[in-house]
Amino acid sequence: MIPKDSEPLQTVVRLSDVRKDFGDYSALDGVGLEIRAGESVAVMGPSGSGKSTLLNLLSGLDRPSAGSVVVCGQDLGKLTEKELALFRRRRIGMVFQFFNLLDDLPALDNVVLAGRLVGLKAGPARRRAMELLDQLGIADRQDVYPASLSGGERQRVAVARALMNRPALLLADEPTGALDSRSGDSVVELLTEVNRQGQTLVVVTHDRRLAARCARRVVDVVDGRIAGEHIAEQVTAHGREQAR
Ligand SMILES: Nc1ncnc2c1ncn2[C@@H]1O[C@H](COP(=O)(O)OP(=O)(O)OP(=O)(O)O)[C@@H](O)[C@H]1O
Repeated sequence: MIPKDSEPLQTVVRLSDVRKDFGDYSALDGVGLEIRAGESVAVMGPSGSGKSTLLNLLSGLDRPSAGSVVVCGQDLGKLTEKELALFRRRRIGMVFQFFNLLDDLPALDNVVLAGRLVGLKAGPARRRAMELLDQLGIADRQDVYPASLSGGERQRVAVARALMNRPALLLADEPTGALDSRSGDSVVELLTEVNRQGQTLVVVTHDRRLAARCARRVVDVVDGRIAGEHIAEQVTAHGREQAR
């Protein structure tokens, strides 16, 4: 549950003076960011500004060249590769533009696998996965292979997989980028609902409307720096409304 306004919110992410170099080029420089439990944050910015680099640091897929990335109190720079991989599986849920499901496993097993990889036994993993597919409205698609699912259904399976281990942080990289507008809308609703239930959410997107619909806070990344941030304007299917 999201703590009430009067309760202190736990910090889930703290980035301090982060730099990320690729050779001589700094993709990020001097980045500081704090995200608290239950927040919804959209990371926006022009192509090449450093959004994916930032997401890769948050997920522990990559390490900073300087500065610190602390997620759930854990300084990711201090973990070994093995520890980092385990941390990622346990604490981070990731949703990608192109779903990244395993084609030779049916929907349910794609979700179950995420639990098995952190040591859950087959029975509990299956029960948890079924519960999620049910909550996400695709229980009847459990035996279907990804190739026979619609784009929207695939993304729902991917969200179920990302939520399997009750992650502290759900990261989504252009989650509607490969979907038609109707499926995209249903995925946005899903992410909004998951966040409403207390899940901390960070979405990287080019799409201002998507940002406005599923995030309360918008962080603008320009030339490898955080250029500013603002409260999202609420946008509905009918247009632009006032700030939330
Ligand atoms: N592995 C890498 N090796 C070298 N340069 C890289 C690498 N990853 C990213 N870069 C560079 O760092 C900069 C930021 O890239 P990044 O992918 O983070 O941008 P982005 O904002 O996510 O862009 P887009 O919106 O197009 O996905 C770019 O100039 C990119 O070419």
